[in-house]
Amino acid sequence: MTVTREKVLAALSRVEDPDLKKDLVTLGMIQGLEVASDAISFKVVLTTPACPLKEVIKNNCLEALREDFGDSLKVNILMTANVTTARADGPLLPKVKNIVAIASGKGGVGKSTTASNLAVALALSGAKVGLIDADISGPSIPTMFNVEAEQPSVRQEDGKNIIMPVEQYGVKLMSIGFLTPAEAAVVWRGPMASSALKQFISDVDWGELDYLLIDLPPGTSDIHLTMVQTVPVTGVVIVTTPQKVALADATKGLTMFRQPQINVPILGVVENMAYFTPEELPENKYYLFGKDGGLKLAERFEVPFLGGIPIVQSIRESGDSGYPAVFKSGVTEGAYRDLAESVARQIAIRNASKNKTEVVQVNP
Ligand SMILES: Nc1ncnc2c1ncn2[C@@H]1O[C@H](COP(=O)(O)OP(=O)(O)OP(=O)(O)O)[C@@H](O)[C@H]1O
Repeated sequence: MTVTREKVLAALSRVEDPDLKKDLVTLGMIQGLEVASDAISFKVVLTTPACPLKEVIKNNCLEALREDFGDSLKVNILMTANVTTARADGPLLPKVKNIVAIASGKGGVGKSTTASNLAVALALSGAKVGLIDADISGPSIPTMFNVEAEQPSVRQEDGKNIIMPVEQYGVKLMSIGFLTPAEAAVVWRGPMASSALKQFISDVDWGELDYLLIDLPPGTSDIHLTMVQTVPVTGVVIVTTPQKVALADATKGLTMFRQPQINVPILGVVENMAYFTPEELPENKYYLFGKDGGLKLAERFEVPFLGGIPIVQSIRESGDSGYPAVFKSGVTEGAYRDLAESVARQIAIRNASKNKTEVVQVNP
């Protein structure tokens, strides 16, 4: 068969994005197509660099082309990505494509540890990532990124102070911990904490980002409401342990975001401390806090289960030493990279299938 542009596109329109359930041509993912008599080249522009289906999609393209043109056609495919967004226009953070909240009901379940490793794993995949530490009264992000001594620089723009985020491991960071002495017991009234979060959103030069993660305080607080009333939130990642008390609190957190007047999509549930595994014997699993609690929570509320992270000593050590566990090879690296893929995938599905993300209007 002679190779023409139309015939190539016809072959590629039989290849579906398995998540978005539409073909690559309709989705506009095939770009830069060059056609010669015995060779073609094109780009497949995925919805996230952390796409877990990259190889599957590439192989399906090659297979469709082979079916129509045989083995002699030389095919050069460049797999690339342009992270999608579904946010409505607004004055704040216009160049940030997705704002993603990381929430838990109970404290100490590993929300900040999960947020840090997720941020780094997304950055390692090639995405532009920022992380706001909105846990104003207990900021732990500076420690987890080994930047406790850093102070963000400030520049003047139109008479206004603009704060430059601290950057570490490819992630832009902002935390109240950069602005107050580490040992100071700062007691924040609700409105003060909320105005600190607003400042992190409006006065920090975040630049262009694919994902801006917001590490929320535990529970349901004023900060949660401030966030959804200030910026359009793509969705929420709920972190819980499999333990009954943690699940009960996670349920409260989840249902808060589900309330009709808030209605922010839940991207899914992460089960942290899902099981203990000795690092030298990773096939042995001990379910210290119960089994599959996070999975069952996800099933009950019909939201995606984003994955389980084991409890291992090196995750705690990595948090304390400020060198995220995702950098360590083995079980932890795999778990966090898989988590980043799941989260990025759910964001892409959300952006393709739901309404635009808007700032929430909550009536007093
Ligand atoms: N998967 C894990 N394996 C081992 N230790 C973990 C794991 N996840 C978290 N930890 C440890 O548990 C403690 C609590 O974690 P973290 O600070 O992330 O919780 P949190 O939910 O953000 O807490 P809070 O918001 O209440 O301050 C930390 O010492 C952290 O190193």
